Amino acid sequence: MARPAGGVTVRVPAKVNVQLAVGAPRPDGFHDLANVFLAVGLYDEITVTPSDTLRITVTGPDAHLVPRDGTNLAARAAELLAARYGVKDPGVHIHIAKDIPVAGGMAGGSADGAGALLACDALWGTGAGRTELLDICAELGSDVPFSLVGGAALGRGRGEILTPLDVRGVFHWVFAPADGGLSTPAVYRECDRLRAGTAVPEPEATPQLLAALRTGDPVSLAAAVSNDLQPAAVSLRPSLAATLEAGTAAGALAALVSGSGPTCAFLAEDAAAAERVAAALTASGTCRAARVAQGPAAGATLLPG
Ligand SMILES: C[C@](O)(CO)[C@H](O)COP(=O)(O)OP(=O)(O)OC[C@H]1O[C@@H](n2ccc(N)nc2=O)[C@H](O)[C@@H]1O
Ligand SMILES: Nc1ncnc2c1ncn2[C@@H]1O[C@H](COP(=O)(O)OP(=O)(O)OP(=O)(O)O)[C@@H](O)[C@H]1O
Repeated sequence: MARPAGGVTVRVPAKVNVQLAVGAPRPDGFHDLANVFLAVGLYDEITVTPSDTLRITVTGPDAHLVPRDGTNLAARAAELLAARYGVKDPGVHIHIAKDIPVAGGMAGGSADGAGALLACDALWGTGAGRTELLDICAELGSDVPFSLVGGAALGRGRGEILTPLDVRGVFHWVFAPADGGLSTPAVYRECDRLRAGTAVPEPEATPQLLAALRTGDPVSLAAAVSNDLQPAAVSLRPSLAATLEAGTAAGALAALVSGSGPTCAFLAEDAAAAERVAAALTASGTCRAARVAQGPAAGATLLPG
């Protein structure tokens, strides 16, 4: 389906967590993190056009999995912005062209929240500054501020307090979505269950990982990636072990679960190696698909016209 005419369109990237260090559960139910985000070139496009009421349409392979009611993060973003700036006619048609796997650990819903926020700000001329937009993003969810800024960043707190990171060059990734998603709260709960009775250290980003991003060396980055949620995701979805193994056997430098999963992420030496790993993963039958993408990618971006 073509983009609805006469609207404002924003393109927003997916993310992979190259390090996800998870602290002990906090009294509010969240976990303190050292969350090293890298935006990657798989995108949702959000188009907003004026409408009498709030209306959501979705296209793309996973469209049937996306809620069309007020629980959609894009709808919540529009409502929060309208309430905060007293927008008189906040009716809006939000169209989501979805390419990011749903409930896949790649922040697809967060991308749509950040995209709708930026698009509605432009449509309504609310003139919200960067700080106000980031504040609304943090209210929408822990991953949403990063979807707005993109690039690479260290997320502290529950992931919403961002420090941009330097990255040299591009890293070549392969992403293997699974059939069916995983619930983020369920994966955090499983992580707590698996670690019950053990001392959980304060989460810290490792200097080796930050140095690998700065130098742009995929071999160094591969040696440093880690995800504390991976054992929990594999515990809830044991078939992920075979996907990770298939990517490693195909020559990936690193294989890890993306965030809360179940999408698996594979770091490759270069573009040609990424294509080979993707082909081998597809042939292995251990995942629904395999797609190459590069990171870092720009954050939420208004598209011309
Ligand atoms: C797994 C990650 O994707 C890694 O980037 C994020 O930590 C999840 O971020 P998100 O989907 O934006 O999560 P939110 O919508 O803020 O929270 C959903 C649920 O995930 C759990 N949650 C999330 C973030 C965090 N730092 N600790 C948590 O325990 C909580 O149970 C929370 O109720
Ligand atoms: N715009 C949206 N797109 C997809 N899912 C949405 C959206 N808004 C709300 N949701 C709900 O959020 C759930 C999680 O979807 P999402 O694609 O954001 O997961 P995720 O990529 O695993 O997130 P994260 O990596 O931030 O933990 C979905 O199952 C759906 O019910």
